[in-house]
This record gives sequence, structure tokens and C-alpha cells, in this order.
Amino acid sequence: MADRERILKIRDLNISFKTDNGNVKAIRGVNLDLYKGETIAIVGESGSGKSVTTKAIMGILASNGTIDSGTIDYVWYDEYTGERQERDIVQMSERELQKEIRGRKIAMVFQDPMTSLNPTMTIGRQVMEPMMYHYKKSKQEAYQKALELLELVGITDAEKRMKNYPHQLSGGMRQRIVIAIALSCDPYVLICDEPTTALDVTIQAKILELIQEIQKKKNLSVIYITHDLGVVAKVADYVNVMYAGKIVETGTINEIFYDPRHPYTWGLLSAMPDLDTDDDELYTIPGTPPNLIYEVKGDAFAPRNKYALNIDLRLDPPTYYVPGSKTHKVSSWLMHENAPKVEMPEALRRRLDKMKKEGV
Ligand SMILES: Nc1ncnc2c1ncn2[C@@H]1O[C@H](COP(=O)(O)OP(=O)(O)OP(=O)(O)O)[C@@H](O)[C@H]1O
Repeated sequence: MADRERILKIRDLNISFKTDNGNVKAIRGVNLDLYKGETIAIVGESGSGKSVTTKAIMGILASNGTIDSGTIDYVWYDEYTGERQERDIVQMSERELQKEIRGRKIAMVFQDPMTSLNPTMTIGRQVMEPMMYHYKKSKQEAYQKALELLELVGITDAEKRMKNYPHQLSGGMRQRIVIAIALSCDPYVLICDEPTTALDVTIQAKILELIQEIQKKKNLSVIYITHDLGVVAKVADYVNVMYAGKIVETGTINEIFYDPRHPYTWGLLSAMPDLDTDDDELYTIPGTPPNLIYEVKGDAFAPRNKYALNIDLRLDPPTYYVPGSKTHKVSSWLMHENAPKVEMPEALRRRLDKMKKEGV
């Protein structure tokens, strides 16, 4: 643990979008760390800000979006001199982002391979092009590397596949191609946005295993964005739980799955479909997330939280470390020393104990 190297550090990130109805404060003070070779997951309901956060990391916010404040410091080693560099992506020009970051140091795998592949271009050309653009590789070199990449992502008959168009491949194959393209410029960070949602269950597991295998081989850092806690349990080292543009709880996979502290995390875990008991009644968190056009007063989760305290309605909670942990942090007034002690719902406790026993 001692020589973990942090390669991405986000501090107090605030992002808003201009809309006809007003300003949407989509990201409200996000802090996030990513270390070399490790995997973090960002989880939360739809609209919680997962995609906006990762788009900011890539410098691809929608044109009506603005980074109001905060830093996104990214570290890498110059490929020629080996010199360590640290840069704030927020301060980079569009040209620099395109040349240095997007598709090169940081690559992204989107949910639906069909929308990220060009239907009119052969697979081969799509895998070769980023290498020719970013690294000025010759056609022959790019071709060779493309073949290697296709083999790396488990595509047999790579030479023949290079001549195929996306529609000639299955969904799982297409996602493998998208991963090959993402890897073509040797990125340090791979962002996977719901990478398996569009695939059927058996293929999902294979794609997750593939990403893990490649991650180990290349010492990649991976960010998963997902609302599927089952995926998170399989792949993540650290979990960040997002609600209404804030990270409300963060910790190691064991801390989040076996000792969750935030009532929102309790809700998400209770709502997770159970793997083997289909007679379980599936829980849903009551209510809906706030409309972020309006200023949030106090804790944004309070109206949906049956454990909310009076202070939640007035003041946004600070972030507390869970006693005894250096990694587990929770933004909730319930962590205050004077707060009444509340326990997670009994049904969730039983469920988590069962998962633990089964080693899920
Ligand atoms: N271009 C935009 N203009 C206005 N609001 C936006 C824009 N993009 C995102 N938002 C708002 O920002 C908030 C966060 O959205 P985001 O897409 O990051 O959520 P998410 O957690 O990724 O959800 P999902 O799981 O559905 O992808 C939402 O309230 C969304 O409506």
C-alpha cells in the first residue's frame, strides 16, 4: 500500500449547466482519487452526476456546461524523458486535451458499442486510426498493433475481422472492439461507462473479466460508472456513492458492502437485485432526487431519508471519517458524535451477512 501512486486527484469540483429553465448545479463539490493499477467505481441513481464527472475528466462536457470551480489534477510520465508531470485538466486548452488526454492518456468505453463505433468504417481502420493520429504510427505499424490488440481482447481470426464492419459482429464482439480501440494508444486510465448494460448476462461477465485481465497486464487504472452494484462487487477496489452531484460515501469495497453508513447507500444496497433469491421483495428508495435547478438547502437526501435529523434540513453535512478507517468517509450528520445512533435496516444487515458468508 505504501507505494501506491495517485494519478488522478479531483478536488472540490463544481459544474453547472445553463438551461432554459435555469442553471442546473449538477456537480457540487466532488473529491475523488484514483491510484495506479486500481479500480474505482462511481455508483448512484440516474442523474446523480456520474457521467458528468467522468466527462469532465475527459474534457468533453456538453457546450452548455461550465466548470465553476475545482481542480482535476492528472499525473503522467513523459513517454520520451520519463519526467513526472502533473497537470490540471481544467486549465488545459481544447487542443491540449485532444492531443494529450482524450483517447490517449485517458480512454473511455461507452455503454453501447454501436454508438461508439462508426458503422461505415472497417474494424481495422477504426482500431488503427487513433494510433496513426496520436502516435503518428505508419500504416504497417498500426496494422500490426491492431492485430495484437484484437488478439488481446480475445478476437479470433483477427486478420479477417479487421475487414469486417461493426454490424457483422455480435454485441459482445463489438464491445471487445471498443475496448481494443480504447487501448490502442496505451492509456493510463480507462473509464468504463456502464460497459456491459447492453449485453446479455453471460457476455457481461466475460467482458468484465477481460477488462480485469487487461488491467493487470497493463497496470491500468479503471473507473467504472454504473448503477449496477453487482458489477461493482465484482470489479472495484474502491467505491464512491454519488447522490445529487455529491459523493456521499466512499470506501473500500468491503467497507461499502459490509459496513455501509450512509442511509442512501443502505437504500442502494437494499435495492440491489439478489443473485439467488428471486422471491425477495425488491426495495426501492422512496421519492425522487431533487431538481438541481433549485438550490439545495441542507442535506439533499433528507427528504427521502427516514433517518433525517432536523439539522439535515438546514445544513449540508460535513464529511467524516469512519472511526478506525483511513479510507471510509461519509457525508452525513448521522456520523456526528452527538447524533442518535441508528443502525442499518435489519433486512439489509441479514442480506449483507449472507453475501459475506457466500463470499459475494
Ligand atoms: N447538457 C446538459 N444540460 C443540462 N443538464 C445536464 C446536462 N448534462 C447533464 N445534466 C444534468 O446533470 C445531472 C447529472 O447527470 P449525469 O448524466 O451525470 O447523471 P448520471 O448519474 O450519469 O445518470 P445516468 O445513470 O442516467 O447516466 C442531471 O441532473 C442531468 O440532468
